[in-house]
Amino acid sequence: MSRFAPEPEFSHGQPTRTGVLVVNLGTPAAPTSSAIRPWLREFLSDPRVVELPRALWLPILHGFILPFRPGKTAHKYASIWSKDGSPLAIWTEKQGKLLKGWLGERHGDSIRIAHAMRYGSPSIETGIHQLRQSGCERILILPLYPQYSASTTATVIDEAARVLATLRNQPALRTLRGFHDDPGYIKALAQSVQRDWMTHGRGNHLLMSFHGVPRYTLDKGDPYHCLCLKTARLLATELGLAEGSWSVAFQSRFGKAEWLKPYTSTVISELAKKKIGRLDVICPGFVSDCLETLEEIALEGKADFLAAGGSEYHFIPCLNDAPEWIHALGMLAERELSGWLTDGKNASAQKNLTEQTLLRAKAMGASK
Ligand SMILES: C=CC1=C(C)c2cc3[nH]c(cc4nc(cc5[nH]c(cc1n2)c(C)c5CCC(=O)O)C(CCC(=O)O)=C4C)c(C)c3C=C
Ligand SMILES: [Fe+2]
Ligand SMILES: [Fe+2]
Repeated sequence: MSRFAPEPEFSHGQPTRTGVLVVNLGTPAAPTSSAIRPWLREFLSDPRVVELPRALWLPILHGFILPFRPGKTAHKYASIWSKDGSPLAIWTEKQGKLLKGWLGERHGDSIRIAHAMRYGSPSIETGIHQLRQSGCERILILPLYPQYSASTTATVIDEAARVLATLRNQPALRTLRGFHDDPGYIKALAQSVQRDWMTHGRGNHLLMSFHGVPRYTLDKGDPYHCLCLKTARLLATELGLAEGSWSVAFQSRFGKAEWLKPYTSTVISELAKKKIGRLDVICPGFVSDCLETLEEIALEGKADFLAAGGSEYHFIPCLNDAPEWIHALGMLAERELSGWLTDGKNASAQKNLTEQTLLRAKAMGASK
């Protein structure tokens, strides 16, 4: 939409509606190089993701990465693609629907939920317009990244702010910065591990693998590294894990520069060589299974562990649609929406008050 184009009015006279926009990273539309290329171009052109000077980075991106990488990753995407599409898209949409049910039960129709992707479709712009058109004068942006980082959370907020900059009649905006130490999120993670252990037995070591970021972002003050370590420590404590029976590592390194260490691939080989027995791996930084968990960790990680002499490898799925997680997400949203919501009881109490006032006014009018 062009800057300040004619816009639909908010619904005057209707009760004020509140919208929640659940946002995830995004994923290609199909597991093919022609669908991956435009998505990757949008993703890797974001200066929040690659902070190199544009004059240096854009020729590398267009000359070396976009012509070749989509072809190399297409078969990886194909290996995890389901009949309904990309796992990340499926889980994000489902999480949005479940959150809608959870909030709807407590706050009725006054609250609307939409989901969006930072890169690809449905866009944040579409999500914000959708919420405005259904009468939302207030919008909470809920990025599905537990650990804040400039390359994920901040760029979602930047994009929401860019969309608002095109609107004359802006909704009020709130944002969730992250939830790396939220007790509900930590409990949901612990319960998903315990449930998995009840079904598949328990491994000898738990590796917590987080998505990496370039090392220079830590040096420049990005809190992401510290937040990942805190999540890991809280999860280990919640599970009562003994020192030495768990570790943290960073996956998905991209390019030649140094990223956060230790690298997951290195730790997996080292643990295999130490003959630790069964290795369990969880990715607490991803709330939805995706390429990075299902292919890189569940498939490639297992192959690497076994190739390096390890005996047994087990991947613990992401939170996805776990009820404890949806409850935690609902509580987080409710906390951030504080003061913006009317619950069912409040709404009917308010209606009764209005009716009483009208009756009193009528009675006074009649006595005059
Ligand atoms: C410089 C490159 C990248 C940074 C920085 C980065 C940070 C980052 N990413 C996620 C979450 C996801 N990344 C995913 C895929 C993915 N990530 C990068 C690069 C960087 N990520 C690439 C190039 C890709 C695409 C796949 C590939 O070509 O290897 C995904 C999965 C998407 C899917 O379709 O399933 C997620 C999720 C986080 C959380 C993060 C920083 C904290
Ligand atoms: Fe990534
Ligand atoms: Fe990867």
